[in-house]
Amino acid sequence: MIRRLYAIADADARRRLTTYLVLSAVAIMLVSTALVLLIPLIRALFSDDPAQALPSVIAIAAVGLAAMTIEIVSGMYGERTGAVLILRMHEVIGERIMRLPIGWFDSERIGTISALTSRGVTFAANAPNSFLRPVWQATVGPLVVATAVVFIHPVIGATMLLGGIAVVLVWRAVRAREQRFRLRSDQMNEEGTARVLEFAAAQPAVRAAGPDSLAERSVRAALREQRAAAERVLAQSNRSMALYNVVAYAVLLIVVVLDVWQVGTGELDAPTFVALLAMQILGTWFAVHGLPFGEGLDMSNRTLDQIDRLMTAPVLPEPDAPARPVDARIEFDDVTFGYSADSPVIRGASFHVPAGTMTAIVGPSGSGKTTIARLIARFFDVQSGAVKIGGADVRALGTAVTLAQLSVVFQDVYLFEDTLRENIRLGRPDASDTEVEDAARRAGVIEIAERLPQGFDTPVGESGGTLSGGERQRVSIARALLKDAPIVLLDEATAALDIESEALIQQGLADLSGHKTRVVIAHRLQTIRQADQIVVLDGQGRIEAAGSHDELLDASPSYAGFWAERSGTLNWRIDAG
Ligand SMILES: Nc1ncnc2c1ncn2[C@@H]1O[C@H](COP(=O)(O)OP(=O)(O)OP(=O)(O)O)[C@@H](O)[C@H]1O
Repeated sequence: MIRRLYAIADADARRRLTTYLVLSAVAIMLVSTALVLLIPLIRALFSDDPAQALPSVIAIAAVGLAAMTIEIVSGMYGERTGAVLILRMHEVIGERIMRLPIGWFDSERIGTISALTSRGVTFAANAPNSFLRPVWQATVGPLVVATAVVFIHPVIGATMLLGGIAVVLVWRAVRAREQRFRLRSDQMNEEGTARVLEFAAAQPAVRAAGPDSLAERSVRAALREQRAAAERVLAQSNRSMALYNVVAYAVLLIVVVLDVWQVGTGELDAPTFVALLAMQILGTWFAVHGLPFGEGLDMSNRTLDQIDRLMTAPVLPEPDAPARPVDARIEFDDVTFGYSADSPVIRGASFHVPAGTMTAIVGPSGSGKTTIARLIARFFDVQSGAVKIGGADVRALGTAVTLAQLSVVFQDVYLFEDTLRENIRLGRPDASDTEVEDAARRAGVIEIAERLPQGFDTPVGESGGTLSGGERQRVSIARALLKDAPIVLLDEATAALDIESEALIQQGLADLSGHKTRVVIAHRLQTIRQADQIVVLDGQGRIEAAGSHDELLDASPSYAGFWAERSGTLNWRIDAG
């Protein structure tokens, strides 16, 4: 574990960790030495001249005082080292999260990161002070004592050493068994956390679904599993403790019987017997009370495993010298992609979006429209073929250059815990207040600001939840207008918007259009009709047809059917209204 902490730590944390470990080792050696000094002390006390015990008393007091002082200092140092390590781990995790492909983050993994950063990191960073130290004390103390006894009475000393080894072996075996139960329990915890996060985020839908909805049932099932796994761990832990204590005290009993026998045969004098007994009882006490802290070490190791998995999760390769796009055209060149390698969602797709034109992507639900937008934004890399922007493969452009070409207006707009102004400024962090407000005006956000108590300076954070769905999308359009990137990726809202939002969003989008290249996951007939090109997905991952509205009406029976169905529904709605 220490090696793994060193690997994560920076130079400062490494130095602190080394100092802490050295101080702890010295304190433990001193405590063990004080134990060994009991032998001359007790022998002197039982001698004809008990005053001879004075040097031993002074030595024990001096060693004990030194041990206590170093323990206090190392304890304080350990806490500070833990705090430095927590910061460092958060830094390392944060840096990695920034590099992971956006597609990596699903609710399970977010649950893991949440558990890792809230509890796991604190646990692992404090492990040297909280767990490693008692375990060292429990192993080093009895070992030093047994080694000292070898010089006084080799048979008893060797028995103590062998007994100690037996205790450690049993301890390792029960830990390994417990570990399996704990791993399962951790999985259940992560699953439970993910379900609860999902449940909290989906509250509007959950409430609309009424009591005992699928979401509620799935959270309840996950929490039930979590509790059952925790109970299994607890039961196993109790069994392990019992077994381990029985073995430790059995070893003590064997050693004491041996002591008594040796006294009987005259091999051991009474003072040495008393001294050995005291040391053996104290040594057993250290082992019985210290070794169970090994469970904390296991838990910390599991956190470090999770950090390892995060650190080794594949990141998208980034080019050393990113290519530059020559314009804002987009090409899909025989692209195949699936979220898992064996089930492609897009199969051999090829199409071309000339710079400055609009392409609408249409197709049945689940046909891969959003996936196409994600591939353009390089949330994932394709399995074969190439996605190109401005003539260059997005893998050669790298994520940063690719994203710099894009303004993305998707349906789930995230608002950060900050003011309306700063939430718009996210589009271009160096934009002036005037530029932010100009973009806000063009996207119809001024009307929102006027309604809010502190205007643009009103906090509209995620938990504030002060904005409606349509208003959030307007903020997203304002961000895109401010960014002014040459390509716009837009997922048109399917949810019904109020008339004001709808009109303002249309106006904002029209403003966004200008001479930009636009790829729209289109749901509105008006948008589809206006597109220079419509790419029709067939529901099997293939592009069924591509062309203008009029061309497709003639050439693609499924597009003609789709259009007839949609416009029929629209007419029906209008007639019904
Ligand atoms: N993150 C993901 N992990 C695994 N599978 C996914 C993921 N996102 C989408 N899929 C699957 O990929 C397929 C295409 O999904 P996609 O969201 O691209 O379709 P869509 O056409 O945009 O659907 P809709 O119109 O319903 O939004 C679906 O089968 C979906 O279940």
